[in-house]
Amino acid sequence: MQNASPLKKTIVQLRQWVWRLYESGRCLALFHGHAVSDARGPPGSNMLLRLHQIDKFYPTGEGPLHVLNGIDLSLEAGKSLALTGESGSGKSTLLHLVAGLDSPDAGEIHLGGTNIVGLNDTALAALRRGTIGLVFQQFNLIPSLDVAANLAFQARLAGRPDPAWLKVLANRLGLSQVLKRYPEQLSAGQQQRVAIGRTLAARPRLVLADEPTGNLDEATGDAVLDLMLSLVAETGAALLMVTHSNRLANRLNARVHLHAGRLV
Ligand SMILES: Nc1ncnc2c1ncn2[C@@H]1O[C@H](COP(=O)(O)OP(=O)(O)OP(=O)(O)O)[C@@H](O)[C@H]1O
Repeated sequence: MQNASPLKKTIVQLRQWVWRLYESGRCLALFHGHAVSDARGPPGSNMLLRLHQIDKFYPTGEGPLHVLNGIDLSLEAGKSLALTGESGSGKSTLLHLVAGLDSPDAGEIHLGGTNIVGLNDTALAALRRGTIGLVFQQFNLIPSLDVAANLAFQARLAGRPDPAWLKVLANRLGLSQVLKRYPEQLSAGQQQRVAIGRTLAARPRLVLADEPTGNLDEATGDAVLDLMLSLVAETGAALLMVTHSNRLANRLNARVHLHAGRLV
């Protein structure tokens, strides 16, 4: 694309963005609407997320693969939990189940007071509106929008635009000086901070992060994680974070390890 015209470049970028949207499919449904109060647990309880006896199989050429086997897990509002495990142990699968992007073969996933397993897509989307925020290793910023618009994107979709909160986030994330820049004009660390800010702007009750600093060097990754942890704590949200790094996992309130389909 080096010699391509600016228009052609924009078209290619737009195509890439549409393709990413298509790939992430139902992900976007998570970013719409309100449902924050729906995510609180039963009265008197601070429990936000509870998994009970989750089983997940994938069909493969060699027969069913039992990826998750009787998983029990719980997470309170305001707490952070690291999920570690060797490659292929099922970390992303577990995260996708919690996000409602896939369903388990057995077990219950309670988000607040509601078991989300078995809900139809409409009910899932209604429950999750604004409740879950996703942060992935790929930043998935919208190339044609500047930083300010990228930051505002999810909060707008969630129906909760809040310019004052956006300003706080931009300051805290060190992005105030680059609000008019486009994603391609940012460093990887800056892009990841925009992705985190965009998610937190919608004030999700539960943040699901899959290797959120995996693309960053150690120092930048540490700084970004620090920020994410303090912002998540300040908003009273819960964080479930997949990581390969023991060092990063130890920074969270608690950690669990997936091995051979079970949590150890
Ligand atoms: N759609 C699928 N069909 C069949 N097998 C799958 C499917 N998705 C994942 N798997 C298999 O399930 C297992 C768990 O995959 P998953 O992506 O959850 O692992 P992970 O712990 O996140 O791995 P990594 O750390 O490498 O990202 C792997 O053996 C993978 O090959």
